Amino acid sequence: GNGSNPYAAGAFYAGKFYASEVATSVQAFTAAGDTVNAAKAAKVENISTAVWLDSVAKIPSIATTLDDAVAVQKATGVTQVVTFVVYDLPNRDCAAAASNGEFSVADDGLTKYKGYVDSVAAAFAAYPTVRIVAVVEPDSLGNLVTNSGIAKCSEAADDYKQGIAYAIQKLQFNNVALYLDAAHAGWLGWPNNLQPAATLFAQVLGMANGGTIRGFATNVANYNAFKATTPDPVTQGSSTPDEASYIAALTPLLQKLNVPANFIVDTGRNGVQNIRAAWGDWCNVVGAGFGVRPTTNTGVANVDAFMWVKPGGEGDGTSNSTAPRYDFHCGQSDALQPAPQAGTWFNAYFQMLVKNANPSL
Ligand SMILES: O=[N+]([O-])c1ccc(O[C@@H]2O[C@H](CO)[C@@H](O[C@@H]3O[C@H](CO)[C@@H](O[C@@H]4O[C@H](CO)[C@@H](O)[C@H](O)[C@H]4O)[C@H](O)[C@H]3O)[C@H](O)[C@H]2O)cc1
Ligand SMILES: [Mg+2]
Repeated sequence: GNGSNPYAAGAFYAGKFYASEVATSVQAFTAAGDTVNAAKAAKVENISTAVWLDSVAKIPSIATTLDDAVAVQKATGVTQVVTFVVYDLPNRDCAAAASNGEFSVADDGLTKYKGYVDSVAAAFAAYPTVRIVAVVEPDSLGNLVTNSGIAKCSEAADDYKQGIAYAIQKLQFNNVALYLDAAHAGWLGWPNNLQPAATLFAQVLGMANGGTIRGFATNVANYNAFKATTPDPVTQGSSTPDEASYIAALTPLLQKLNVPANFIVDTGRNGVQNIRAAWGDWCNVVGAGFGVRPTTNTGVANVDAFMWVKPGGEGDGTSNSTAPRYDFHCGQSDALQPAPQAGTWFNAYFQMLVKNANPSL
């Protein structure tokens, strides 16, 4: 349900995701004589990250993950909170190329997306004892606010809204909490974007036939500080230089529209600031570090949790300019190269995040 902080109901499920990749990374550190970072890397296995349902083929991972969560609940007596990301809209990632998905508007994508949502709902329904969180469609509504000038986004506007409303409507279970993606401070925090964003969120919620959400997820797959001690230079001129100020600015606009204004913030890659040439740089940014560990101790009443939503070892996009889905942002000087396809294991990046973790691992 969406009535309380789901992360306060139990423990952040860790899941030992990428156990073999992390083990390989630990071995690589050890082989290089770097026992300090080998020990740090090993700790990441026990830190909660979200499971990205970025294709129909990933649907079976819901049962695999929740079966393990049930086992952990039985072994520890502690309710596990498992975070998934619903991420398969037609014309996905419409303003970029790196994370384009399997469905397209032109090829009956909305119908196919609804089938994907039905499968997710059926999988969730089989696990009433586990606390489930679903982050809904990163970047999508952000793109409708700022990128209607891009054909793939304007063409997808209706399908994004209908698809998200359908997902909200179908994922209504007592043990499921939904956080709609609200991009981040550098994207929707600008004065020109803030009210249109709040209005769009309210419009989509109004299309969900009574379905409710717990609130919004911000900074997913991005690098912004929650509270910057000194504003990052790239935020120059913004009244929302960090996620806390973005959330503080967005909250009253949502409340005025009777939209739930609770938040989670992705701290999976925001441990280091002043690493970007421009705020709009999003791909495999060099110098990033794992941020604050998942916790409900956020210090802000309407921020439910900090959570590692984007798994640190998963890349943002290929740097191979001749490969499918190549996006020029991933070939920039502040993007780590060579990089694999979005969503696949990026070991060099993972090792960098380990070394730069703040607080340190
Ligand atoms: O001085 N001013 O007053 C003023 C006013 C307005 C200004 O314009 C704003 O400038 C912002 C940049 O500062 C832009 O924000 C960027 O928008 C991109 C999409 O277009 C996002 O890219 C996505 O990032 C995701 C991960 O976060 C990826 O998963 C995804 O694949 C990828 O596509 C960047 O994060 C995000 O930082 C705004 O649109 C733009 O409106 C600027 C100045
Ligand atoms: Mg992406």
